Amino acid sequence: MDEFAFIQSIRPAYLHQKSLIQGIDDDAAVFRPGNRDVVTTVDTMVDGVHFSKDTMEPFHIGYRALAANLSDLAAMGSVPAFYLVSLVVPKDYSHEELKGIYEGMKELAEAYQVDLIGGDTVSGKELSISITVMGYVKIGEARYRSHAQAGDRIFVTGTLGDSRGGLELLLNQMDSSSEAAAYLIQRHRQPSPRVRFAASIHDIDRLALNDVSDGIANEANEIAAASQVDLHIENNWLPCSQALAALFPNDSQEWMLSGGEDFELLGTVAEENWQAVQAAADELHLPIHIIGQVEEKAKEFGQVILHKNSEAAVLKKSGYTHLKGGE
Ligand SMILES: Nc1ncnc2c1ncn2[C@@H]1O[C@H](COP(=O)(O)OP(=O)(O)O)[C@@H](O)[C@H]1O
Ligand SMILES: Cc1ncc(C[n+]2csc(CCOP(=O)(O)OP(=O)(O)O)c2C)c(N)n1
Ligand SMILES: [Mg+2]
Ligand SMILES: [Mg+2]
Ligand SMILES: [Mg+2]
Repeated sequence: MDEFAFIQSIRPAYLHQKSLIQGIDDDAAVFRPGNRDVVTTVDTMVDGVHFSKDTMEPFHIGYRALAANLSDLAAMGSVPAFYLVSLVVPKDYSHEELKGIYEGMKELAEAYQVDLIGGDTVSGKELSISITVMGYVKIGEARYRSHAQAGDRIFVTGTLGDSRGGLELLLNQMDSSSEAAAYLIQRHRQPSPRVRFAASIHDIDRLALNDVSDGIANEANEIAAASQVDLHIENNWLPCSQALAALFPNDSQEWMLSGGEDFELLGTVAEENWQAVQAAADELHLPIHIIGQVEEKAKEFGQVILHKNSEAAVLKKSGYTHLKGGE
């Protein structure tokens, strides 16, 4: 199957979004947003960096790639509408495998009613998938990292560190027959972007949100820097799943802070609005926990302070970083 036959094979049979005017088949897609702000972002996954033959089937690669992008839209308070997929495909990659990637994306696309409206296909050395997503948010209502204020409660959805636990099980080919192991692997391969939760709290005036891709040690620092406040986090309040605590008791602490790829939402909200946030999460049966409090910055820049058994220490960025060292 050549490039053109392949593109025909992945054309969606039907579309969800009424604002779409032209999707796949011309030089570019066209959509008419109406009276809304458009939010857009792109994230890439590369063989050997974000996945390997040991960690993911093609289905999971597609699913996880779209999940990571939808998670960024959720972190902006945006409801997703469209995605474009750019693929670098190695020569030995079969059509069956490519189909698997698109099936993974389709499962999530159906769940969130997002339409595939374009992309690009080239051959190359390593499998690489870049997805661009676009979503809508009411004018002026996007959720910025810079919106945290002193006095806010800090919260996080779901549990932290599970994805790192799943990765460890897969990379070391550890016994994955237990329910706990299967859970962690599922969390790694098929993370749940918190799109519905973010949408359901749209009427709260002000929230800062950031999604957890690199680990909250990174994401909390991004909020602290952007908002110029200190984030005080209580170590013992960090949410750990039973599965992670049972299988990796010695590593769970570090992985909750810097394991990354959990795609949960880290947020801050005024104290008087916390109950509404909690109620929205409860409605969706989504666990949510307060993990600390925002305070005025103690220095000339915002930082994260981790409190542990009555001791406090500055929590530096410690999650995943792609370009290390050097100038
Ligand atoms: N190569 C690049 N060119 C332009 N902008 C970039 C590039 N890489 C990252 N960015 C931008 O830098 C910001 C931080 O990116 P990133 O840390 O990847 O965010 P996230 O963790 O939410 O995916 C985003 O606004 C992103 O769009
Ligand atoms: C085979 C393999 N090795 C290591 C990892 C761990 N890992 C790779 S990228 C990453 C961080 C998240 O990816 P990034 O590209 O930084 O996402 P973004 O912050 O842009 O959303 C982590 C924890 C993995 N997922 N798979
Ligand atoms: Mg990114
Ligand atoms: Mg993000
Ligand atoms: Mg990153």
